[in-house]
Amino acid sequence: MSMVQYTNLTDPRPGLEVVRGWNDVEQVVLRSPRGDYARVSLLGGQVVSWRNDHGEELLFTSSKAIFKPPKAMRGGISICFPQFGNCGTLERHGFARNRIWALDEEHRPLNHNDNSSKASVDLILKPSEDDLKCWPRCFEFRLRVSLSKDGDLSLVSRVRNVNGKPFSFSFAYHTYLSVSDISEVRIEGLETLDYLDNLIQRERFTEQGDAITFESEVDRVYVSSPNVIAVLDHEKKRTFVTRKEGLPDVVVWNPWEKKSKTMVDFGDGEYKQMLCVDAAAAERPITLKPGEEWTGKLELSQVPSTNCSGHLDQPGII
Ligand SMILES: O=P(O)(O)OC[C@H]1O[C@H](O)[C@H](O)[C@@H](O)[C@@H]1O
Repeated sequence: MSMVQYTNLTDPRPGLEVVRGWNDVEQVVLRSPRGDYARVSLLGGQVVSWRNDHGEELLFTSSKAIFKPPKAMRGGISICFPQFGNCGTLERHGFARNRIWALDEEHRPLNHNDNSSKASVDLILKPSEDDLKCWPRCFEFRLRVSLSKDGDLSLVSRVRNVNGKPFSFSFAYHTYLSVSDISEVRIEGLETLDYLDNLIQRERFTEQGDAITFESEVDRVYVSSPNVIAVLDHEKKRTFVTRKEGLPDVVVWNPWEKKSKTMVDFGDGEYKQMLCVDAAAAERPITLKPGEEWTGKLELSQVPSTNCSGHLDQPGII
């Protein structure tokens, strides 16, 4: 088992591979026995790479990404906490993605079925004095990132109110999937759901009965969505399956050409190669009383598509 528990980066234990990433910040490497790979930066607890056993990168990172806070790196999976988007007083998507996280010394099993054949790393974020000035809540945020022997990537977040008063927060796993061409992609599992359209002052609409396809900018919050959705990439013949727990919403975003041209950290035409599908608690904040803990989980897997329709009905997907 390549479970990782570190107290000190200068004293690395067998099984944990640490590399120096951008700005000299450590990144932890996870590998599966068959060759899948993931890398997690201590900056933001951000998953910055996830590759399958063929060496194909599954997460998008912009060629113009900026690797220096306060700008969050555009790509991978960033942790949006304690605020998702701009609906609050904090910086966009909260401060957690711009903080240096620590390796968690108090690693503890999540449950009795905890799969020890996973490679995993446990990170922790506690508020700094400056954080407490702008968001005066005492929390501990524990993040476990794991790679299963089959290459599935999972992120488990546990936020605890360690004392003081009740507090509320919103949250998202802001997930940049790498796709062949956004026009060739569709999402199954969000049909007939209500969504708030961020492009039209968060007006509420109801999705049609068809899988979602893309032909212009999309920025929507699908509220109270099912826990399993599939992203089908026709050209790459690949399907991503997203499973979530404790996170009611799914945010779907692609800036399309016009908006992406206004983004300094986005390469020309790269909007075609990305699709953000975020498991989120975006609409209704999560409230924790003193001593309470919340858990929010994301599991991502990818499978070759043999037949690009009705994936959610296939055995093994749900
Ligand atoms: O630029 P970022 O902070 O990574 O956010 C990028 C996007 O994230 C979410 O998906 C939001 O719904 C979008 O409105 C936002 O533009």
